[in-house]
Amino acid sequence: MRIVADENIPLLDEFFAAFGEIHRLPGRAIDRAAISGADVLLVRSVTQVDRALLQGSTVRFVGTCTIGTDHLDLDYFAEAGIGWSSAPGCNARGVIDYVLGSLLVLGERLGADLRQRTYGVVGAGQVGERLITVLRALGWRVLVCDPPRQRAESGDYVSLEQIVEQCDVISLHTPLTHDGEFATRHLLDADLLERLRPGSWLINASRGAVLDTVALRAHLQRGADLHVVLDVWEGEPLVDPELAALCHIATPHIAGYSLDGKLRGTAQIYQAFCRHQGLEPAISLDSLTPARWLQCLSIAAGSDPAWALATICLAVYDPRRDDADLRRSLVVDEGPRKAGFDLLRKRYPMRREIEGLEVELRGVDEPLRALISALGARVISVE
Ligand SMILES: NC(=O)C1=CN([C@@H]2O[C@H](COP(=O)(O)OP(=O)(O)OC[C@H]3O[C@@H](n4cnc5c(N)ncnc54)[C@H](O)[C@@H]3O)[C@@H](O)[C@H]2O)C=CC1
Ligand SMILES: O=C(O)C(=O)[C@H](O)COP(=O)(O)O
Repeated sequence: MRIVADENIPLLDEFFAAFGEIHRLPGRAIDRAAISGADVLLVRSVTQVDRALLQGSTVRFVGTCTIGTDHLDLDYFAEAGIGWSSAPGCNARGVIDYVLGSLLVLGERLGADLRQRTYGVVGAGQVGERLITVLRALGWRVLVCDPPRQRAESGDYVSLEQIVEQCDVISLHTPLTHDGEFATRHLLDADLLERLRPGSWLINASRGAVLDTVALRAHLQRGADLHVVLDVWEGEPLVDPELAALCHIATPHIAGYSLDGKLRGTAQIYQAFCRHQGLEPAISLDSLTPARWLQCLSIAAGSDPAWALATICLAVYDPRRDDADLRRSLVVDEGPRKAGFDLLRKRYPMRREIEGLEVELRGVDEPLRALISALGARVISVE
């Protein structure tokens, strides 16, 4: 069997070598010639996998080690009888850690009390739902907008207009879709941006085009009282340096880039491929995951809750390094700027997740214990 794979997929040999020969390529270099004779194509989000790439090819299975599927032409896969899988939820925790880190940095820079704000989560799927759970467990007020879910189930949902009018912090977690009743391209457009509450915070770690970023740049250039965190960009790998300069935090599409998330992505595609082949999976991720660098933090009785929250979250993930790396990469011409974006992602440093951290609590009171548990860390109580 011939397997063509994005070179940035970890553990390829461990999971796939037994099935055949693996040919690794940069994701953006996967073209018709590269997949000639291939049975299996394993990609990340940067490879457009559509009719133009696949028609007439021998590829029978496409796996994307990502949550998002906007780079896949699923209608064509159905028409051509090509099996496929994404990796739902694989890196959702990384995105939660990214949002928490960003909130803490903004809170510190702007002198805001995070407990006093109203949070609006747009898109309550794998990422959004987990984020809502964490924010509510912290005792913070959260409004949720998810019209597809609202239609399918009864629940406490609000409209996007209500989110815009009532929330101080808005975080976008929808897929990028271009058609249909709930299409998300430019979901937040010029009109809605104008209606944001003064002093709002806006976080986009979904896909760049869920926001109308030309409108956003113009809005910020007019001096809007809006604080923006962008991880994703319209037209990646090209980042608009003027827009980045107007953002509080600007990062190169790495919100979900925990090592754990990437490894889970490969493992999920391995499992899906085994199902496709009618095989029982023989390899488990647990045996392959490397040890942690940060194993355990200890929080003492009497600690200030806000300090404990920031210490735990930012010890695991602090977005300021990614922000600084992206800004340094933007001071060059378009060609090297695009290459720089891809390089930052390819050489992304080791990052783990809050859920993998043990937090030892030494005689702390119940409110502080509850706050730390809300983050999803494993809490160990020591009297
Ligand atoms: N920046 C990064 O590193 C990462 C970005 N992502 C992006 O985040 C997106 C969301 O991820 P998941 O939560 O795992 O996806 P999901 O498919 O589990 O959930 C998406 C939710 O959005 C809702 N939705 C769809 N259209 C909507 C609309 N018009 N308004 C409001 N809600 C709407 C859906 O009903 C669903 O509940 C992915 O599609 C991907 O593009 C995902 C992982 C990492
Ligand atoms: O899973 C998703 O969806 C994401 O956005 C991933 O973080 C994308 O990572 P790459 O596939 O572009 O490495």
